[in-house]
Amino acid sequence: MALRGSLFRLLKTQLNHSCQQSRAQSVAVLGAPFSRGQKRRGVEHGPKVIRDAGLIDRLSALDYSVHDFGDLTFPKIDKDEPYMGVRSPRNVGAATKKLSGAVSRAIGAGHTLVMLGGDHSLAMGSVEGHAQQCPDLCVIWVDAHADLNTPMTSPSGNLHGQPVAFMLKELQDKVPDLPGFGWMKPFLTSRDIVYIGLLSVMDLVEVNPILGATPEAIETTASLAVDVIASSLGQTREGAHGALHEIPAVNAEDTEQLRL
Ligand SMILES: NC(=[NH2+])NCCC[C@H](N)C(=O)O
Repeated sequence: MALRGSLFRLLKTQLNHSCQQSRAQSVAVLGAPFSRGQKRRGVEHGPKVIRDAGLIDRLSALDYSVHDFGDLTFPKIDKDEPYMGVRSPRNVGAATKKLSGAVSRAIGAGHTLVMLGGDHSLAMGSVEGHAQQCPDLCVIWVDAHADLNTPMTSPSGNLHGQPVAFMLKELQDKVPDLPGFGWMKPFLTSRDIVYIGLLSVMDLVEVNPILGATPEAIETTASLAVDVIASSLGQTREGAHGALHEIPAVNAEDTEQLRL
């Protein structure tokens, strides 16, 4: 028993050591053209449009050795009735199982992996496959949704709103056995995940005009606050990568007009 415990600890330490080694030189790209975790078709075209937009060249230009593993194929399972209100459980279960294996192999081979979806139900496969190789994995979930619904709480029955619930050990008792999901056991604790982007409230505090040395300094700070709020709510702008000679010449006092 003690020997088994030590062996397990040694294996875990070695796996984590290989997870922490620098993978930065080798990036694997894997497409997952799958959309049955929700109702709207279209996200299955994501991998193609992202590659067509130049992803591989851009990564290669950053001096990575890029290995494009192409797209996984997900044969449609025709007989896939909803189960407890959950749509397409067998298709999602089979797709995420396949993705998990592919991710685990790529990570095991030493690559950093970029998975192109596809809908967010795929995270069950990608995170699980990663965790197979890196048992102490932590997850940063950047999303407007927590995707933490269980089949019982889901308002939509869509599995793209539920992947985190299937990952968390704490929710094991709340997630029923779905057809197609026999392969997956929870592997993450809630301490191992942080969310960025759920943010229905934003505090912008301690802008103090009394501290501004000049009216311009006050204006600059206030307008920065407006920029931060607007950017958080979706404002984008092109920045200064257009032709610099198109920018009118300005004198020093006008520099502020050039805040790009
Ligand atoms: N990854 C996403 N787009 N998630 C949306 C989830 C929406 C909603 N909370 C649901 O459970 O259906």
